[in-house]
Amino acid sequence: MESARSGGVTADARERGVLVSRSCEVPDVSFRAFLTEQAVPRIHWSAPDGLELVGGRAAARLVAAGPDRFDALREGARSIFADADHDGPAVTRPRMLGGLAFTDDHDAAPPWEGFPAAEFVLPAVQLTRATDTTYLTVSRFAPDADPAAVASDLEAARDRIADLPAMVPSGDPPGVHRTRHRTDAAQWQAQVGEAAARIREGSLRKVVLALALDVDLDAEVDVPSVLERLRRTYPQCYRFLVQPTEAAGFFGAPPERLVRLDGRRVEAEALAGSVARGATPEEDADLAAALVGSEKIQHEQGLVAEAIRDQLEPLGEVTVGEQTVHRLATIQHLRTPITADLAADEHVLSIVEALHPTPAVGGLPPGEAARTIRETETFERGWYASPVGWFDAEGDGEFAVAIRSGVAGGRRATLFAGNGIVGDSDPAAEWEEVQLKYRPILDELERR
Ligand SMILES: C=C(O[C@H]1C=CC=C(C(=O)O)[C@@H]1O)C(=O)O
Repeated sequence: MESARSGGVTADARERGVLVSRSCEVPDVSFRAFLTEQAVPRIHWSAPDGLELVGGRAAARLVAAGPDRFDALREGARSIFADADHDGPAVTRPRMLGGLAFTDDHDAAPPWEGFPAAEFVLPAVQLTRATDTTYLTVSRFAPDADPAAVASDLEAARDRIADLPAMVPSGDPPGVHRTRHRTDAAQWQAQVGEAAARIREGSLRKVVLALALDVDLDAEVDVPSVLERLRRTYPQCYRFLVQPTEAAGFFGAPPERLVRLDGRRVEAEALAGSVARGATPEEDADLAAALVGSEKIQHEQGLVAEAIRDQLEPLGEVTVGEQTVHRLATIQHLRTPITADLAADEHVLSIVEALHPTPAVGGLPPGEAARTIRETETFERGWYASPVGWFDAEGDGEFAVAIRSGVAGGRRATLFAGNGIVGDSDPAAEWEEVQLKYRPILDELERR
């Protein structure tokens, strides 16, 4: 088909829709106050490097399900970004934000109503904060998207946010009325025992078994405030919110990067193996030394690093960096950085597809681990432990692994936590360890 150009936009793109996006610098404003004013879908992404994005409403939305969900997303992204017209600093370039469910046959059963098997949104209105500067962006994707109209929408949006406060207090936690384990301690420990036995038999090498905790709250939860408090306690972590409907939002403070792609440079990591923080510096150091010195935990970590390296190796030159102890407020992990220089251009979604789920949240071999998880866990993982993040028109992007997370709305929340199980896992010790992974979110819901 001949693509006649009119105003920099091809005729066929005009029939489909064309993306027009305008950005300007604005005085700093409370991202929480902004987010609260937005209609759904609402989205929040913060990375430890300081990039922070919040957006409301969808100028464009990509939804996909089934085994071809990554193909559908890449194809949809191509058509949204074709002939995109953006005016503003590079950091405000159009990005699709969202993520995927853990499995492609995701069932949107409670508490996951409204969450598709994959969803990415290009916010109609967005704030971006990077290197202490705040920007406002307005985007429209429509066959008749008109740059002049978008520029005037940007002016109107700028006037509206001028009335918002620069800061709002992060508020009090809602308070926890009651918690209920979906799987009780005895039942989960039996599951761990069976998985460990299966591993010793040889068909399985590692599996991550998860738990869900239902929480009744004393008051309605304000998720953006929870995220704000998490920023203070877990500054080294990502923070995200994906809220497709008013009913509930999926949010968390994951310490784990799945992947960052910038041009042909891939940054990934193996994060696995956990121990508590100590009450004193000495105890803390002893616990870290026990983590590093544990053969079982090194094996668990090694499997994750090996799997990530094996997935990246066909794509380029891989470097496995030095292992460190990653210390967070309530837990410490083993962490190995893994980088790759790609031989050819790739879309970050293709790298996500290759890596997810890593054995830090799935297991090895992947098919056998998936079968074990399906046969063992009695709740829907939904988007827990799945890739959440963003990608742009170039196919660059960054994704975290959505752990230390929960889905919440009104006076209810469901939190998730999982542990890597290997052949010599002790079920009682695994139970104690997995409880630590609820702490980041639970602490911010509980009244002190
Ligand atoms: C699956 C989770 O953590 C993973 C990441 C770090 C350490 C892990 C572990 O020690 O088992 C898990 O692999 C979770 O937090 O729900």
